[in-house]
Amino acid sequence: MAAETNLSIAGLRAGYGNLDILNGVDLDVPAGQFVALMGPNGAGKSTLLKTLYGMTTIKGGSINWRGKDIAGYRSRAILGEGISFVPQGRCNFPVMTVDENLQMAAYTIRDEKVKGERDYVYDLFPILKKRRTTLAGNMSGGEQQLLEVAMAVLQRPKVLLVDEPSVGLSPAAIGIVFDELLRLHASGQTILLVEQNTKKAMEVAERAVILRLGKVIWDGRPADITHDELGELFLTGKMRGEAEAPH
Ligand SMILES: Nc1ncnc2c1ncn2[C@@H]1O[C@H](COP(=O)(O)OP(=O)(O)OP(=O)(O)O)[C@@H](O)[C@H]1O
Repeated sequence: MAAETNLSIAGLRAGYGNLDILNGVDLDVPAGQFVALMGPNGAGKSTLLKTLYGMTTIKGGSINWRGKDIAGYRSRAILGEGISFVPQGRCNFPVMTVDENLQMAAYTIRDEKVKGERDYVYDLFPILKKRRTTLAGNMSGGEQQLLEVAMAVLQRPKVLLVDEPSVGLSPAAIGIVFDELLRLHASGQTILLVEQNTKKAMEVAERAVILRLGKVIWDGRPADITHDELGELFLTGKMRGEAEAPH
């Protein structure tokens, strides 16, 4: 594990308008780590990613990012700080080619550098290189998900936030997407992944953080928790034999 902690979330409370969803999230993410955020439906996993990306109402706490508190920054500024977000669901331009989608994703990059950045992304995702002239909307779900990750990676983020990349994909496509995420992580990319497919998430991530009712209730190595214990935590918020919820 890298020693440097560059993302430090403390007492984070956030939600949508008057609705509170995150109820005091504490989480430190060292550079280079691959973290899976898991938990039951409605626990606030996606809300945490959206909050890190400036899309919710922050009610309290802090998001310390490389020495400054970015809580309350707008998404565009957060992107500029080196945090990219791959939202859930299809988010490409379906009637544009892969090449054109990457061009669109490079809107923050100076023209003369765009080609180099596209080549960098094609080196990371050879599957997309083969498809560069294909319309995004004509690719398989898995290929489109890779394109969306690639569009975020094009910004060379220091942290990549990925929300539910497996939704709607076949098992084969899920395998491809997660293999690519693993390769990205091997290249040094810090990743925060929200994933309902707990089996897959536990396979790829080096750390599992479990949320329930807007709080972190378990944080550790995937190898240190069984699937049965995970299910019990999701349902009750406590481990077997525990008298009270740990939060
Ligand atoms: N834009 C929104 N406006 C109001 N409430 C919202 C909004 N988005 C999400 N919510 C609510 O916030 C709560 C947490 O949702 P969130 O998507 O963060 O949960 P999650 O842990 O990611 O769950 P899931 O695995 O089902 O996606 C839910 O009750 C949801 O209905």
